[in-house]
Amino acid sequence: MATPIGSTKTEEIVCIVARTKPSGYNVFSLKETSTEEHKSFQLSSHQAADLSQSLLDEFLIDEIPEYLRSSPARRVHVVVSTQSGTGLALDFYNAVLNPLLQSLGLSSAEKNRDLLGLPANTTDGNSYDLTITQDAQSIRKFAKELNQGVRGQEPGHTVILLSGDGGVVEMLNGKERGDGGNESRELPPLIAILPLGTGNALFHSLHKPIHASHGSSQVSALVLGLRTLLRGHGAPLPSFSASFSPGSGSVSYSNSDATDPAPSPEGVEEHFDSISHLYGAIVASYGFHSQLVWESDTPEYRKHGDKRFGMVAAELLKESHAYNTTVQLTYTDGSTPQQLDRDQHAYVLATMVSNLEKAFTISPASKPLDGKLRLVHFGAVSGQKTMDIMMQAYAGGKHVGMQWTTDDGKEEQVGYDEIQEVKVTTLEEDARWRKVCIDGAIVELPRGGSMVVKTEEISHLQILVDRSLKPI
Ligand SMILES: Nc1ncnc2c1ncn2[C@@H]1O[C@H](COP(=O)(O)OP(=O)(O)OP(=O)(O)O)[C@@H](O)[C@H]1O
Repeated sequence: MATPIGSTKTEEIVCIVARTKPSGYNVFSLKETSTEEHKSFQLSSHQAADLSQSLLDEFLIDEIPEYLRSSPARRVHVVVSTQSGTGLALDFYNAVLNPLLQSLGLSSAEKNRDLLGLPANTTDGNSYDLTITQDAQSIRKFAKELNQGVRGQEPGHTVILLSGDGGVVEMLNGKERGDGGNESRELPPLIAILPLGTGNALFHSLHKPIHASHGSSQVSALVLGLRTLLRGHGAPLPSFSASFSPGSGSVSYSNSDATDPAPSPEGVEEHFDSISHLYGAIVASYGFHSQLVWESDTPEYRKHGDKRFGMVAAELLKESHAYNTTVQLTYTDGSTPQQLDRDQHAYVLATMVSNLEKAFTISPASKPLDGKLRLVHFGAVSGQKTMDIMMQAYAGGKHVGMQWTTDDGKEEQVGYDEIQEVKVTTLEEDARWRKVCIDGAIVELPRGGSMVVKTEEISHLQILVDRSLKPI
């Protein structure tokens, strides 16, 4: 819908700022243009003498919110994850976020330092620290540094994260368990997500009710992210812990030639680092989902953005591997753990969010911030059946409760349970089929090894959400 401000559409408006001389308003909007090859961003500012009360109610920012102002009690950071999604985070920072913040009087401390001779860790209320990732460790290192303040005297931190879900999980795991870290903080770091990853599950799930309230008008995820950044409020981010049996290791890849942007498979090195636990806020899975995340996360597939999942899924569905595993659930009433009545599984996925992608509703009952862990599971089925179930998840979460009769006459269904804890024990011989996924990170379990996932009582991060969302 066009507004009284030139050709600016309401769905493109990011914010409105009042002006005094001459009196009126500046309306900031974002236009995104995509071609097969390229996506570009254009931030515009239009002046308007007068605007309707409804536009002002929705978009006016009277003052820079407290969480974006640096002070002795708070430091503001921007983290640009250059490899997230299809690698657009730095373009977005340069074309949109940096000029927008600058128009609001906020600029990077690096720039202030250059211009004004200020130290990088200035507490000037108008500046933020800028981190541009250089490698796969950059965000973890950044998160660790945030946690190194003097106990009881740390300032609060606001982190504007230009990344996908991986950036959030790296922030969540930026401290060692029991090292004091966030647990000693009255308020853990506040994260504002600008969704520049592939799935952006956490962002889409937190913004689902906001999308729904816009009806048919198409507000892009990045416009929504900027609106939340400027007019949101902080809430505790519910999370879970995943503990792995001894012998488990996180699996990651690096490019042996850092200057080669598209290395051949021979140019990619696999790393296996022992791991005992991870925190997550989105998903812990074993079976088809973890396999898909793992096998699609190569530099070659990454070039295809979210299409990479479909490409790898087609291959995996042809194999339709049946995972030899036992799954034990503890329900929220605390009753004794129960083992699922099958020893071969296709899909075991515990989640705290509704959507793994904007259009993929894995857990329709999950509400933003509800803190509930839900398990979606089904036994070994054909590739075609797995495909049918996944398509129903793309149809708004209709896979839940799907039932069918197997060739040997057994009644089967997609299980969906609210749980307190789940223990998955793999009985697979081949390491290929022993990969679990925690919010996109891959962990290989040893033969006979297990993963235990349970909800966390304390919150490790705060998350910026739309004003209309309240912690449940
Ligand atoms: N310069 C870099 N070199 C290597 N790795 C990087 C670099 N910059 C960021 N990374 C890593 O790339 C990963 C990107 O993951 P992220 O989740 O943000 O994107 P995604 O996987 O495309 O999206 P999603 O998880 O939402 O599907 C992160 O683990 C991050 O630490």
